[in-house]
Amino acid sequence: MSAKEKFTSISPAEFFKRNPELAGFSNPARAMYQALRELVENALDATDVHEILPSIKVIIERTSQEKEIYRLTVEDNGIGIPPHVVPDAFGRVLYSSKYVLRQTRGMYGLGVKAAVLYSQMYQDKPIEITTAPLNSKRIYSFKLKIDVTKNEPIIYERGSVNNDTGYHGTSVSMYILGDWMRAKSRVYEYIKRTYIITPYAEFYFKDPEGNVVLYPRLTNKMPVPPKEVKPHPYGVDIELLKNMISRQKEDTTVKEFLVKEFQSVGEKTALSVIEMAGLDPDKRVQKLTDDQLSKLVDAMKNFPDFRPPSPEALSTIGADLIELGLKQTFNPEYVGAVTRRPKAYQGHPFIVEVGLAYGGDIQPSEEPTVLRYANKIPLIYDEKSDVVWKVVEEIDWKRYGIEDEQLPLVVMVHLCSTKVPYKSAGKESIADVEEIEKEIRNGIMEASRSLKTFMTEKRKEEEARKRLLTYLKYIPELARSLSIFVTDGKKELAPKVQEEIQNKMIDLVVTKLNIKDKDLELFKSYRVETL
Ligand SMILES: Nc1ncnc2c1ncn2[C@@H]1O[C@H](COP(=O)(O)OP(=O)(O)OP(=O)(O)O)[C@@H](O)[C@H]1O
Repeated sequence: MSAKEKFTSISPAEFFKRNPELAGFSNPARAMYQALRELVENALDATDVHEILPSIKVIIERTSQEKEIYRLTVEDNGIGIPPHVVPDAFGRVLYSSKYVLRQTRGMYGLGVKAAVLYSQMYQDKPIEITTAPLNSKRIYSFKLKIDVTKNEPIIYERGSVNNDTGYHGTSVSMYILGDWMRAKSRVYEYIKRTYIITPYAEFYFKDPEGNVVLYPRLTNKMPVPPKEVKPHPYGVDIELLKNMISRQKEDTTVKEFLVKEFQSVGEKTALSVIEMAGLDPDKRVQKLTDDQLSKLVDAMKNFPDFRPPSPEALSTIGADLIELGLKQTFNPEYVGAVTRRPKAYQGHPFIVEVGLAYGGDIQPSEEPTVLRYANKIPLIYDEKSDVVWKVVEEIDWKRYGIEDEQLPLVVMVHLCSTKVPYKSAGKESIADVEEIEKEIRNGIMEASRSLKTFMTEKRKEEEARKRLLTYLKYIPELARSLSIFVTDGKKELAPKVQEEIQNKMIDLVVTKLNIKDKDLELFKSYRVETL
C-alpha cells in the first residue's frame, strides 16, 4: 500500500464538467429545461434591464432520430454582445457582465457555459451565436466550444455581415442531449411562469412536436430598471476591501477611499467609522496593515448609523403588473398584490413582493399553488426546500377567511436583491436567511389581509343571498293564496292568475338582487311541500 496522494488542480470548466448537477444539469430532462432557462434569462437581462420591451423567440427541434439530440434556439431583441467578448462570454466559465451590484437574473457567470459543457459531452456540434450590439453596422456570428482543461473558448468559425436594417439582439443555438417527454411539463410551466412575471414581454415558443404557442405582450409598462450601486459598508469583508484598495491611486487616503467607494458614507460618517477603528483618516489606504484592515472591517460592520443599502439597485415588478399577470393566467375571482418596503441583509438591499389569487379558474388542491420568483426568475424545482415554502406552510389560511378543505389559492412571492441566497448554482431554491424569511412572512400576511376583507364581503353576500332564496321559496305558496283571493275562488281562473303573480314576484326579486341563472334554477327546484 502506498501512502502517497497525487495532487493536481483542475480548471473551473473541468470542475463543472465533472459536476454538472451543481449547475442543474443532472439528467437529460432537467438539462433541457436548465439550458432553455439559461438562454431565456440572458435574453431577458439583455432587454428589460436596458428598457427594451422584450420579444423572445424559443425554438426546440429534434435533430437526430438515433439519439435524443435537440437544437435549442433562443432569439432576443436585446442590447447584443460586443464581438470581442463573445468568445469569453460563451466559452470561459466565470466570465460575466453581471459581477456588479445591480439586480439581474444572471449572477454567477456560469449559466450558459454550464449548458455548453453539458452540450459538448454528448454530441459534437459547437454553440452558434449571432449578435449585433445596439447601433452596430455589422452582425457577427461565432461557432465555439470550451477547452475544458484550459477554461478557454475554442473558436470554430467567426464572421460578420452588413447590418442594413438596424437590427440589434442575439440569437443562440445549441445542441443538447435531452428528454422532451420528461421535460415538457416543466418547460411549459417555466415559460408560463416567466410570462406571469414579465407581462410586458412577448414570447413565441415552438416545441419539438411542432406546437407553436404565442404569449402576447399584455402591457407596454415596464418596471423601473435597476441602477448599478457601490457596495454598502455592512457587506464588506477583508478580501473585498483588499481587492478594492488594490485598484486605488497611491495617494488615496483612508477617508477618501470610504467616501468615494461606498454608498451611505459621507465625510462625517467616514470620520466616525475611522475613529471607531482607531485609524488615521489621512493615512494612505494602500499602507494599511492586515491588522488595521481587520479593524476597519469590524468598524464598518458595527457602525450603527449607516443609512440602509440603496434600493436603487433593485427592480421590482409592482403590484399592478403582478395582478395583471395573475389575472391573465388564472382568471381568478380575487387578485391582490403588495410590494413591501426595502430591507437589507448582509449589506444587500432586498424587496419582497407578494401576489395572491383566489377562486375563479384556479384548480383547488390541498395546498396552495406557490409561485416562487427571485429577481424575476421563476423557480420550479426543489419547492419544498425553499424558504418561501417554509413560510407558506405555516400560514393558517382559516384566519384569513379561507375555510375550504381544497384551496383554490395561488400564492406568488418575488424576492428582489443584489444577492439572492440561492442554495445552488442551479438557482432553484432560496436559503432561509432570517431577515428574508421574516419579510416574506410579513408580505404574505399583508397581502392576506386584503384577501380576508374580500372573503368577509363574499361570505356576507352569500349569506344574504341564501336568506333571500329562502324567502323566494315562499313565493309559489303566496301566489297561490293570492290568486284564490283575487279570483274570488273561481277555480278555472286561479292557475293563470297564480302564474302571473308568481312571475311578477320572481322578476321583482331577481332584478333587485341581481340573481344569476344558476341561482334561479336552484330556486325553481324548491317545492312548497319541502319547506
Ligand atoms: N442574449 C444575450 N444578450 C446579451 N448578453 C448576453 C446574452 N447571453 C449572454 N450574454 C452575456 O454573457 C455573459 C455570460 O452569461 P452566463 O449565462 O454564462 O452568465 P450570467 O448570466 O452572467 O450569470 P449566471 O451564471 O448567474 O446565469 C452575461 O453576463 C452577458 O453579459
